[in-house]
This record gives sequence, structure tokens and C-alpha cells, in this order.
Amino acid sequence: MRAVVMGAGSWGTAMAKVLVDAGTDTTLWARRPELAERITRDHTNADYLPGITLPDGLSATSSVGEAMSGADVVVCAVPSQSLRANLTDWMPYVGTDTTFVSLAKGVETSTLLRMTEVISEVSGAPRERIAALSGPNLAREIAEGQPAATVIACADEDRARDLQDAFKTRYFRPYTNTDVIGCEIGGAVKNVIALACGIASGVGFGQNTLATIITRGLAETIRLGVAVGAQIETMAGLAGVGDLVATCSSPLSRNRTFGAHLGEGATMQEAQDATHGQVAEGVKSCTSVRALADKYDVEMPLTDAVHQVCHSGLTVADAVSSLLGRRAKPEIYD
Ligand SMILES: NC(=O)c1ccc[n+]([C@@H]2O[C@H](COP(=O)([O-])OP(=O)(O)OC[C@H]3O[C@@H](n4cnc5c(N)ncnc54)[C@H](O)[C@@H]3O)[C@@H](O)[C@H]2O)c1
Ligand SMILES: O=P(O)(O)OC[C@H](O)CO
Repeated sequence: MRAVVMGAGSWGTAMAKVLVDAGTDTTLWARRPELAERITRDHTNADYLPGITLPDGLSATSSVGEAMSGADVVVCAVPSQSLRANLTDWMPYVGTDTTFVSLAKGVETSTLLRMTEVISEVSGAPRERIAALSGPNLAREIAEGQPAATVIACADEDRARDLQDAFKTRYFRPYTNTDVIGCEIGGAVKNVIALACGIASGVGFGQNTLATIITRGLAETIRLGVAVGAQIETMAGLAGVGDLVATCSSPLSRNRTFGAHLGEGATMQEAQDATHGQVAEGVKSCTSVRALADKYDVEMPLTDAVHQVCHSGLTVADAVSSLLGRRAKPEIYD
């Protein structure tokens, strides 16, 4: 199997390292030629993963044609809202029986499509050839070789197993799953809930508040997931509660960090500047997740509050009052 990882940001680079460590022949594509040169020459990606030494066997290129040449597996490692445009540019170079793996965690704002749906629309590939990889996977920890697990979800179980072999190392343990919808919804919603946790920690609230947000965030994830066709068990797994807990708890999370700036009183622009333009997917995906919830008539008050704080000028104090002022109700998921 030969893989190409398209996107040399933090996650694309970490996944390329995992693939090479797993013994899979892998090339990394970077948009900027100077970054590709540095990765190949110095075995580092100082822009995104400073201090990490990449394997000798990993080379990078900024040429899409060169990167795609002979690739059986195309791993899409660009942000959710730019996947469609990037993939459209790449398609002339993609082989006919290629397997796609989506690493992005988000819902397209213009269409409300999940990432594997975007890949299917742009490439015309059947769902059996499109997988999603998602789990509690903060890029830096994986790149450091800290033990972690993930889920590779694909409608075609044999293909998921082949991918499992391609990504499996002594520190990175992929599980397979056929519930692509559940894995993708889990990954998209946890970014929004991590923003809420960041906001709460920025305000100065403690662990009770964070645990409340994580737990009620899980309830929102389950409600939306089940409404769009996910299996409830997936939400109890690595791509559900696992990723939710990791992202909501870690200072390495860009979403949580972005939220913390807002909670400390920063404006959206200030939070953007403070996170150095790094992608916090939940900022855009809170709009599409909320719209998806409206479409399926699902109640998602935390998501709604995050959306209003980010995009409608709601103050954090008013968001807290409004969430706590909601009518009293039993603790149920539906
Ligand atoms: N970083 C993580 O820990 C992590 C872990 C799991 C999943 N993810 C997901 O992987 C996806 C990529 O995240 P990342 O952390 O690698 O992001 P990043 O910001 O570190 O890198 C994004 C990469 O995409 C490229 N890119 C191509 N077109 C772009 C465009 N129009 N705008 C911005 N960048 C563009 C950039 O050059 C860069 O190489 C996201 O959906 C993220 O949620 C990230
Ligand atoms: O840094 P974040 O907030 O994009 O989260 C990274 C990963 O998705 C965690 O699994």
C-alpha cells in the first residue's frame, strides 16, 4: 500500500509519521514548497510540530502530481471548510480505485455535509472507498509517540481492516467501525463543546462546570448523532466520549484554547490573533452543527450558546444565564 497525506499541518504531519512508523510507504504534500523542502531535508516541521523529529523515510513535496503518483490511499488533512476546494484541485491526479481517508473534523457550512459526504460528492467515489479516522488524538501527543487509540470508520469492513494495518504502530492503535456517521458527528460536535469548555475555564469556572458541559455536550452529540443515523454505541466510544474528553480537557486543543480567550474577555479577532491563525474548527462548525440540529429538530443549547457567542455578539455572562435559566427537565437523551 502507498499512502499520500495531503496537508502538512499538525495533524497531517503527525499522521504521516504514524504511517511511516507503521511501515507504510508514505509521501506528505505541503502547500508551500519551502515547508516541503524543510520536511524532506531536516526531518522536522518546525511550523506545526516544533521539536519533533520525523522519520528518515518520510519525504514531502509541494507538487500534487508527484505526491499522488502511485498512491492507493489519499489521506485528506486540510481543514473542513477548505476540503472541497482542495480536493477539486487534486482530483485530476487521483487514481481510479483510490481509497480516501478523511482526517477533518467538521461539517461544511455551505451544505451541512459531513466530510466523507463532501469527498463522495467531489470524487464520485462510492462510500465503500471513503473512510473517516477520528478519536482522542491531539497531534503533538501522537507525534511524540504517546500511546493512544483511534477509530477508522468505513462502510467496507475489509477496507477498514487494511487501513487499520496501514496506521497501526507500537504507540497508535486504530479500531475499526462501520458507523462513519457516528464518528464524524462525534468529531464535529466535540470541537464546539471544547469551545464551551474553554470559555468556562477562561471565565474561571472549575471542574464541576467542565464536567457538566462535557456530559451535557455528550447528550447533545448523542441526540444529533442518532437523528442523522449514527449508532449510539459509537458515541460511547473513542470517536465520541473519548475525543470529547481529550479535547475538552487539554490545553493543547486549539478549540479549547480559542474558547479560553473568549472566556477571558477577548474579542473574536483577539482570540484569532492569540491562536496564531491555527484552525479551531468549532468556530465555523458551530454554525453548521446548529443548522443541522435545526434541520433535524434536535435541541442543542450548548451549541446554540457557543454559536451566539462566536457569531451573534452574545456575551459570555448572558450565555451562562440563558443556559442556566432554561426550564427544568429530566436527565434524558431524547
Ligand atoms: N491537530 C490535531 O491535533 C488534530 C487531530 C485530529 C484531527 N484534526 C483535524 O484535522 C484537520 C486538519 O487540522 P490540522 O491540525 O492539521 O490543521 P493545521 O492548521 O495545523 O493545518 C492545516 C493544513 O491544511 C493546509 N491547508 C490547505 N488549504 C487550506 C486552507 N484553505 N486554509 C487553511 N489551511 C489549508 C495548511 O497549509 C496546513 O498544511 C482539522 O479538521 C482538524 O480538526 C486535527
Ligand atoms: O486542537 P483541536 O481542538 O482541533 O483538537 C484536536 C483533536 O481533534 C483532538 O482529538
